[in-house]
Amino acid sequence: MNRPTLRSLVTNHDTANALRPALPKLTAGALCSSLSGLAMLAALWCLIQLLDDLSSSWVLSAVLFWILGATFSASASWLAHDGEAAFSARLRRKVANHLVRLPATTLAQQSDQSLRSLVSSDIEKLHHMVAHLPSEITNFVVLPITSILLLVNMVGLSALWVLLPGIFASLYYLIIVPRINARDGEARMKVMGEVISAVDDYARGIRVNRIYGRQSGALAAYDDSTQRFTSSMVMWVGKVATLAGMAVALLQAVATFAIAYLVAYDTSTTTLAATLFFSLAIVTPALRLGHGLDYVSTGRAALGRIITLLQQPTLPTGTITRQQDTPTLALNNAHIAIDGAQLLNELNYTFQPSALHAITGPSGIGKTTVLRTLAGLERLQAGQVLLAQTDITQLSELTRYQSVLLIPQGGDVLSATVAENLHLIAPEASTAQLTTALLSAQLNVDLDAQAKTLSGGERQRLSIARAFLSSASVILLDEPTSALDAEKTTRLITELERLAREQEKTIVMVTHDKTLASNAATQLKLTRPTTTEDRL
Ligand SMILES: Nc1ncnc2c1ncn2[C@@H]1O[C@H](COP(=O)(O)OP(=O)(O)OP(=O)(O)O)[C@@H](O)[C@H]1O
Repeated sequence: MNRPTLRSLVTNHDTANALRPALPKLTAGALCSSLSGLAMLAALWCLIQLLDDLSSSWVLSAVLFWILGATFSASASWLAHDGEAAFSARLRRKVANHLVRLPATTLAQQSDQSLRSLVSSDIEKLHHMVAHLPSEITNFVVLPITSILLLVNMVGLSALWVLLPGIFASLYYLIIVPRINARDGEARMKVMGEVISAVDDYARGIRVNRIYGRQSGALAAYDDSTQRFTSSMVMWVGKVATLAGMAVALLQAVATFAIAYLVAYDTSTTTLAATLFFSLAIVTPALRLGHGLDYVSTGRAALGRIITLLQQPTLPTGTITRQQDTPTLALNNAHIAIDGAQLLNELNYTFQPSALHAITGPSGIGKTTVLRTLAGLERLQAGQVLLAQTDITQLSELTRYQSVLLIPQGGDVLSATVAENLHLIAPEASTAQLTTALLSAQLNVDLDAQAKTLSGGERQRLSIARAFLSSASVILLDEPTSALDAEKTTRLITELERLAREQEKTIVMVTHDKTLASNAATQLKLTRPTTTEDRL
């Protein structure tokens, strides 16, 4: 989507739902922030009165107003941050829930980095927009209006001249600085992205090989990116920060003082001091708001990514919770497409319980996609996946996960012990049951071993061991024997067949191994453009 406006935060259904419960606190926070600013103005007023009347009551009043201002400021900060934290938590849950419900192919299109950003840094980037911007906008309106009213009341309309330098400085902060920031900021973000990719590549390269030298490869890319990042920061400080500092420290204060003296030189010392200080008071809220606009621009980009994600359709789901113990699994006139491109048409096939079935076909034909479709993890263009004659999309999510176990290729394991990895699927399983499952999967390792230290083939078999612990009636395996030698392959297949027979499970595996496929109870051969059944 195009970069959203600030309004998208309240007009988009998902973000508005996350924001709504936080609105009372955020509003109270903005109110307290303005009250704090007003109390500080009152303290300033009391101090100015000291010039004419050196009485302790003015000092006491100033201190009281300061304390009041500080109390309001602390309350504003607490309310705004508490409201924002609740909003972030709700939105983070929404994003995480959405991500796990995306079709497998859609999810595969997100890089690890973008997944990480979507559930963490992108939501953090909304912090300023939600927690600080409401107070900054309120203060930008309330404090200058109060200051101007006080000035006009004391000196008359001629006092408005005093505001000119402040108005110029404010416009500089609100228009010119954000524009320079936006132009340079985009380049800085690009370089920052390059630094992150270079670090990721380098970290990955450490494991894969050690050929990276200082002159080439990921390390060189990292050096180059960090150098460009540093030089772009130095350039930015030179262009923006120095100019801004000069504008405030020198030009605006000096010019304001000169004009204040011109319009109020014949008034009392108190009025002259008030004219000077209150004219300066309008700049701080503009400075804060201007500085905040930088964060708003980053926040809007993050908001765009979050809204785009939340607009992607999730897997359909239903409410049926009961399932037969030994259901048949069937593809009924299934049409499968990826990104709108037709992959498989009119797929009809039935997998009976108590047997091991095979799916075969040339590389890229769609075997893995069919397996994910059978698990209910892909959206069908037309047709159905039927589990015990019930459309899988009518099942509740929990029932679907409890009924069908998909073991993908590659053996992805968690960074935990072997036992902890297995306990994820069977929390109550005894040590003996875990060991039996491992042996059935042809893996003989210590239950306390770290799963990440296992070889690729061992990790794959650790994943397969879950099949022997799962209570799911349908088990789908993607190339379970791809990393096994002939002997282990035969034994694993025997174990899977026994599991299917003894526990009346429907087991379906994708395989390239022709002998294995021909020994399976049935074989679904995927061909282009039509599909044929070859029942043995
Ligand atoms: N996330 C995705 N985005 C876009 N295209 C995809 C995605 N996943 C798979 N595809 C495409 O869909 C087609 C089928 O992929 P799939 O992995 O199902 O094939 P396969 O038969 O299992 O292949 P192999 O035997 O090589 O593992 C391929 O052309 C692949 O490029």
